[in-house]
Amino acid sequence: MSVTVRVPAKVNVQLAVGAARPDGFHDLANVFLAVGLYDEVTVAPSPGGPRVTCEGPDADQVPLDRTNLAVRAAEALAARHGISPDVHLHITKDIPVAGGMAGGSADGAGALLACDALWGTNASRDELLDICAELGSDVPFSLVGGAALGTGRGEKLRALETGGTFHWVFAMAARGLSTPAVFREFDRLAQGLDIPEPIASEELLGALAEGDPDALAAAVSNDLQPAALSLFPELADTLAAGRSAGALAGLVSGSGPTTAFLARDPESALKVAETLRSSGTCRAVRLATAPAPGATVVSA
Ligand SMILES: C[C@@](CO)(OP(=O)(O)O)[C@H](O)COP(=O)(O)OP(=O)(O)OC[C@H]1O[C@@H](n2ccc(N)nc2=O)[C@H](O)[C@@H]1O
Ligand SMILES: Nc1ncnc2c1ncn2[C@@H]1O[C@H](COP(=O)(O)OP(=O)(O)O)[C@@H](O)[C@H]1O
Repeated sequence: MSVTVRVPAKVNVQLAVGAARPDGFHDLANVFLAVGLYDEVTVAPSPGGPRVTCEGPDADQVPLDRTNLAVRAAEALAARHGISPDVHLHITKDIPVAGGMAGGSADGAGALLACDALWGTNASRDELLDICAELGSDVPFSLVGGAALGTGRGEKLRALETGGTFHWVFAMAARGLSTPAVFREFDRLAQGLDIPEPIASEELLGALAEGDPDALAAAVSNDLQPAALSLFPELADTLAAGRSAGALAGLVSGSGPTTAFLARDPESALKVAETLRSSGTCRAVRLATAPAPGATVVSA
């Protein structure tokens, strides 16, 4: 018996960051959009588990010990239900590692849903969301997918309406960026400045609801982008290459270093992808549409 769950990556179409809190986190207005690049997590009984394996182009960068978010998810669910996490978790990874697209969070949410089905623990949606929030700020969104506004440290979600399909191109960078390091750089750059309370943009929420790519492009923003560019200045060349090919907008995804380009239609997305591929400014290029559904059981 095994269960497989498919989980999407995300792009942050708005990431407004407040001042550092006493607990080290930052309050956010984080507008998440799930995009059609997926990891899969397959779970099967395995005495003496948990045990994790991973396949995919970036598999060698994924930790296979108890720090893996899929392992932590299995352990958290088992502990709540007083059972042993005797499970083998296999990750088929297509989401770039340390890329600002919430790949680890996707695996955490996927493992949780898969183990719940395997073990018959029948956790409620609220219990699953609570465990997700314990695992990381981005993990609840990986479970729900679609589009959502995350407040607090990003874990308190409100579902957002979306109209139509958005066409995205993603440029994967040659190396990763650490999320805590990018937030630290944000704090360093913000020293002495007055940081406003993070608030979601009404124009942006309206553009999402209308499915209007031009209006969305005019409204996207990422307060972590200056910090990501400060730590990884070459990303400016990737952004320039995608914009020169007609992307409506180009921005760093979350803490980066993946860069995300919004295109008006599929033809324009292909042109942006082609230009990025030949620009020599990135490791790989992928096309994806949004919104994508959240974590979903695909076989059991
Ligand atoms: C920046 C974002 C935007 O969606 O995503 P990524 O770019 O990493 O994918 C998220 O806020 C990342 O969420 P996630 O990767 O789950 O982070 P967590 O494990 O909760 O926290 C890792 C570290 O990031 C910093 N952190 C995270 C969230 C937050 N609201 N404020 C923070 O300062 C803290 O230093 C924390 O110790
Ligand atoms: N299942 C997982 N997949 C990828 N990275 C993981 C996983 N579990 C833990 N990690 C750790 O989380 C870090 C951040 O990875 P990831 O979630 O891919 O990026 P980001 O936080 O930028 O979206 C990795 O460098 C790795 O050390």
